[in-house]
Amino acid sequence: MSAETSLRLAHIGHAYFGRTVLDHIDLAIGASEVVALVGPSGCGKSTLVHIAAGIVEPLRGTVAHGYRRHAMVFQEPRLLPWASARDNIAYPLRIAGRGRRQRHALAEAAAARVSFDAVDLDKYPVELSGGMRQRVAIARALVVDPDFIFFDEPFTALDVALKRRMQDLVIEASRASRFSALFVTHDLIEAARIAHRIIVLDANGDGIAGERPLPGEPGERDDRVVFETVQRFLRDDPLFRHIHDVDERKLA
Ligand SMILES: Nc1ncnc2c1ncn2[C@@H]1O[C@H](COP(=O)(O)OP(=O)(O)OP(=O)(O)O)[C@@H](O)[C@H]1O
Repeated sequence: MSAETSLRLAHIGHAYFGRTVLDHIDLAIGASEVVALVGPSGCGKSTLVHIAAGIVEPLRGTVAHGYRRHAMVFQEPRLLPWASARDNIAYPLRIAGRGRRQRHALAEAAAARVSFDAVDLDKYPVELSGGMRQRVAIARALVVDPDFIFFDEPFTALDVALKRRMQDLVIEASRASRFSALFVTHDLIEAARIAHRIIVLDANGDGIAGERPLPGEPGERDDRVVFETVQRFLRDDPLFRHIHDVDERKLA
């Protein structure tokens, strides 16, 4: 794998209880590239992220990565309820055996990067709002200095204004740290703000239906460009025709 490739999925296929949910997936993500993954509900986006991150063993195909260290951010922040925000952020460092003083210093620096107020670091998850909890989750991802981050619909549960602020945090962090990312979202505006490229999964699990590059760099596109790009996708581009089709029977 070339030094420029951060993640490569080749011929990935997967099934649950004999039912195929993904097949023929080939995808390469470059160094410092942010790829948004979209597709109708239930088409296998989370499964693909879990396979790419090594959490689920695929039935077919191979996963190769050139990154050193990855982190994950999920839709639910998945914080330890008995630990303070500081200890939640520092948790991966504790697992890695880092000393207390260093853990705390790095956790405080990571909290500052996501504008999490230092006065709230001693609070427990139950005392934090949904947005603050998700900031803690992002800080916990950043604290290990990852060069790849998997995001699985991290902002779906947040209101519109908060979502936008969180997207800005991710854009800023990715520009500063130059990590690569695979970012699952239902929201094309979010994809068009955050990513370099949008990948659309086939609605019936048969590979990648297509992909589209996005103009310029994330963080440099103004709202008009983002809005017009998404409008064009939805109005004129057959690739995006099915992404909001949901057949709940298939999800059971
Ligand atoms: N652990 C599991 N066991 C059995 N079936 C599963 C499991 N995880 C997912 N599925 C099924 O596999 C299909 C794909 O699920 P997955 O969560 O990967 O899709 P998704 O595109 O991320 O969905 P959504 O957009 O609704 O989050 C769905 O039909 C789901 O019910």
